[in-house]
Amino acid sequence: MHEKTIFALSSGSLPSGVAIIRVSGPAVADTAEKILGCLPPPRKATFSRFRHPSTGDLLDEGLSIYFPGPNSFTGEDVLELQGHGGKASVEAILTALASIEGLRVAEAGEFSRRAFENNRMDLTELEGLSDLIAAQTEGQRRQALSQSQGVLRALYEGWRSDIIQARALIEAELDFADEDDVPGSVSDQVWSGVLTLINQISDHLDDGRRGELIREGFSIALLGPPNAGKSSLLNALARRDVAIVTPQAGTTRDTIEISMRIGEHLVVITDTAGLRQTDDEIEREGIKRAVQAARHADLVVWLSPSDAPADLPVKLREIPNEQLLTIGTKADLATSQCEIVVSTVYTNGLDVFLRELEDRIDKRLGHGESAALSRQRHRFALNECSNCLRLSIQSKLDLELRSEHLRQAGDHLGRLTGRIDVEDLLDVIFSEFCVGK
Ligand SMILES: Nc1nc2c(ncn2[C@@H]2O[C@H](COP(=O)(O)OP(=O)(O)OP(=O)(O)O)[C@@H](O)[C@H]2O)c(=O)[nH]1
Ligand SMILES: [K+]
Ligand SMILES: [Mg+2]
Repeated sequence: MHEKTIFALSSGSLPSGVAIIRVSGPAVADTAEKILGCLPPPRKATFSRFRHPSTGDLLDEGLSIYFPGPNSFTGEDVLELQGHGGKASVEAILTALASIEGLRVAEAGEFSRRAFENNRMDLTELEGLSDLIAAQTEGQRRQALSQSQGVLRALYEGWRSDIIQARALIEAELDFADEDDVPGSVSDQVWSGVLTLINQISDHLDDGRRGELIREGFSIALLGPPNAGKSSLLNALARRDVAIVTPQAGTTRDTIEISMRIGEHLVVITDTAGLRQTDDEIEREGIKRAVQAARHADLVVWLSPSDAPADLPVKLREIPNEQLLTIGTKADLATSQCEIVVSTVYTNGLDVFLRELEDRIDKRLGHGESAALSRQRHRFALNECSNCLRLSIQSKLDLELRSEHLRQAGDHLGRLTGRIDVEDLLDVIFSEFCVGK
C-alpha cells in the first residue's frame, strides 16, 4: 500500500461539459469528509457540494462516487468527483485537494501503475488500456479492448503455468533419482507436452505481425518511374498538398509519409523518388531510399503511367506477389493494360483503388478473430521463451540442466505479464500514459 494519496484530472482537456477528478489512496475517506462533508455510499453516484476543506467555500457541485478498495480501478480506495469542466472550477478543486495533508498530484500513468502493483491488471492488460486510449481506428480499438480485457494475459499465464507444472514433475523425478524404483515415463510425457507448447508459441508468433501492424499502421510505398504521378496520388489520398508536384522528372527525393485510415485500419503511405539511372548525387540517394522503403513496406504500389508504361525494375522483382499491386496512372491520357487505373486530374478510379487497398489490408490483418501480440516486447519475450523450451527438450542434456531451461522459459513469460522482475520495464511502459490515467 502506498502512503500517499494521489489525485488528478482524469477526463480530457478543458473546458468540457463535465470534468472527472480522481483521488486514490489511503486518505480517500478523510478527503471525502473534508470536501463533501461525508463519505458517500459505495459505488453510488451521489449529488454533492464540493467545498474548500479549510474555508468551507463552495467550489462546485456535481456527483461523487466512492469505490472502496480493493474493488476499484487502482485496488485502493478511490473517489471520483464529477464537476463542471471549466478551467477555474477544476483548478479550484485541484487546489483544495492539494491543501489536504497526505495528498499530492499524480504522475503520468500513476493510477495504472498502482492498479498493476495491486494485481488489478497485468502488463499486457495495461498496454491494452494505453492502446485503447490512443486508438484511432476500429481495428485498433477492437484489438486494444480485448488486450485490456486479458486475452494475452490468459494465454501467457496459461503457458507459464504449464511450464511450471512441467518443471515440478521434472524436479520430482530428480528428487527420486537416487531411489531404484523410479519410472522414466513421467518425464517422457512432460517433454511431449513441452513440444506441443513450442508449436503453440510458434503459431502465435507466426501471424504475419498482424497485431503489431494493427497497432503501428500498415505501410504502403508508392513506387514508379519519374513523373508517374506518385506525389500527385499521395496528395489525392491525403486530400492536401503534402508533396511537391511539378512536370519535372526527379522532383521528389526524400521519402514523404502520411498516415490515414483505410477501412478499419491505420495506414502509413510513403511517396518516393522516381526510379531511373541518374548521375545526380542527391537523386541517387533518393532512389536508394525509395528502394529501401519498398523493401520495408507491407505493400508496394507500382505506378505505371498509361502514356508510358513501365515494368517493375529488376531490383524490386524479389517482392512477393501478394505484397505488390500495379496500377496504371494518368488514365486520362491513354488506355492502360492495368486492371486498376487512376487519374488524379479527373480523380477517376481512386475509389476502386482504395477498395482494392482495403481488401488487401483486411486480408492481411483480419478482423481480430484470435488474440494477436501487439508489441515487439511480446515477440522478443516469446522468442526467448521458445528458445529455452527448445533447449529443454534436448534429451542428451542433463536432467538438471533441462529443468533449468524450463525455469528460464517460464521466467520470460513472467516478465511478459509482469509477474516477475520487471522494475526496469515499468518506467518505459508507464511513460506512455498521460496524467490522470
Ligand atoms: N494528365 C495527367 N497528369 C498527371 C496525373 N497525375 C500527375 N500528373 C502530372 O504529371 C506530372 C508529374 O507528377 P508528379 O506527381 O510530380 O509525379 P511523380 O511520380 O511524383 O514524379 P517524381 O517525383 O519526379 O518522380 C505533373 O505535372 C502532374 O501534374 C494524371 O492523372 N493525369
Ligand atoms: K515530377
Ligand atoms: Mg514525386
